[in-house]
Amino acid sequence: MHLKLHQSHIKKESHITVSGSKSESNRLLLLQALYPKINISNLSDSDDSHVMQKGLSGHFDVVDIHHAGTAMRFLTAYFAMQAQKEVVLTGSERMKERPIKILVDALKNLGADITYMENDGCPPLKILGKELVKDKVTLNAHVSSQYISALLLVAPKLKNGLELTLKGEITSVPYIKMTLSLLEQIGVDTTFKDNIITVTPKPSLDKTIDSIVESDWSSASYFYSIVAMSSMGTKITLSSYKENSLQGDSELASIYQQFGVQTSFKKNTITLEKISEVTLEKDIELNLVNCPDIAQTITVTCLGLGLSCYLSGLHTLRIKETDRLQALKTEIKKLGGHINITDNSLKLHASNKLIRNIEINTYNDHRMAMAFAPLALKTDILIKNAYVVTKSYKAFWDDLKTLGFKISQ
Ligand SMILES: O=C(O)C1=C[C@@H](OP(=O)(O)O)[C@@H](O)[C@H](O)C1
Ligand SMILES: C=C(OP(=O)(O)O)C(=O)O
Repeated sequence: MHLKLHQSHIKKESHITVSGSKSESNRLLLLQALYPKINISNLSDSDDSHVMQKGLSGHFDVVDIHHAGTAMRFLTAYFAMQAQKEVVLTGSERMKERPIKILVDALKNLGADITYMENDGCPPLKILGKELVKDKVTLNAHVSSQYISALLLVAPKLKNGLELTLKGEITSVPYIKMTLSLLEQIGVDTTFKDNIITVTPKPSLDKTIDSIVESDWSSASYFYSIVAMSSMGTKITLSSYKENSLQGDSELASIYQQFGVQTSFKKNTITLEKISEVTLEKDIELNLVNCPDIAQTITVTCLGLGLSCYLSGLHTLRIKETDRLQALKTEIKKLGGHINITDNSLKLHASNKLIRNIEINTYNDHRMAMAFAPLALKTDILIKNAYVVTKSYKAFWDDLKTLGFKISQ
């Protein structure tokens, strides 16, 4: 369904409760399947977490994880070590193009039995679960951190634990650290020094562990963009967040200062407030290798504010839900923006006029829909297949209506 967003002003003050982080949720769901004494609260209600739960339920021989990258990668490692269980792991047409060879090779080196059912290097996979007894493996760390997290999550259940050696520049490091922190929280010993990660075995938990998922910072990014494009004094309070987050996207709090947005942490909330107009002497320059999921949000914020930006560290965007660099370029050009892309960066040139009533294609990518929505503060815009947002943020359009956005079909 397409949604028409009519140019809107939002309320001066609003409060939104955002669902749990899908990254934390999908890690904890896998850990809970391995260690049933884990209780999880504030679990993400995203499609990606639902397919993860369904996959882990053990009720299906063919598991379809649709568009969920984390579910695909994490479940590959999980099923590879479930002795005597055979599972076919598949996904959407796009998932069948998203590479998984680095992870499959690493698991095979540990002794796993995995075969490609269509194209080499991509899902669907046929996985015949086995006990994995080897404990050392080397893999390329530049393509996706999800391969590394997948191995780390199952590592404490391997007989001898695991030692991972990472080759090349490590991408999306905060996601690896999040995985290690969650392992530490349940009492697993880990080390991460230079390019070597170790995980010691932990056959079971002695006591029940209650884990509370922090709300999703990537989802919060759209509110940062909205406040940045709103009038002075506009405030949005979001719950439940904390200052010492495991999520790399919490970098938003410092990044958006340059767009005049101040973040205050109070109890379990953050309040975003527009406190100054943006007066920049030079272009915004950011390396987003640690937080790739907020690249689209930041680019559209700059477009809406008529600012130039140069964003680097974006090589992983090419293999996400869509080729996000290409998608950004196509849609921004339709709006009248000037943008150049390379394989790992983008340059947006400042322009002051947005073309009205443009139809934004979303390419089955939730973040294309959500990143462009804040432009409704500047112009009328139509978001095609708007319900792609449910991949990570079910209530997105309702929450925008709560803020005061005028939305119709
Ligand atoms: O581990 C995770 O939860 C994620 C890791 C990142 O992927 P890459 O490591 O492939 O960049 C990120 O883009 C994705 O949304 C979630
Ligand atoms: C890239 C993303 O997800 P995944 O890789 O898990 O599909 C995302 O949510 O932006």
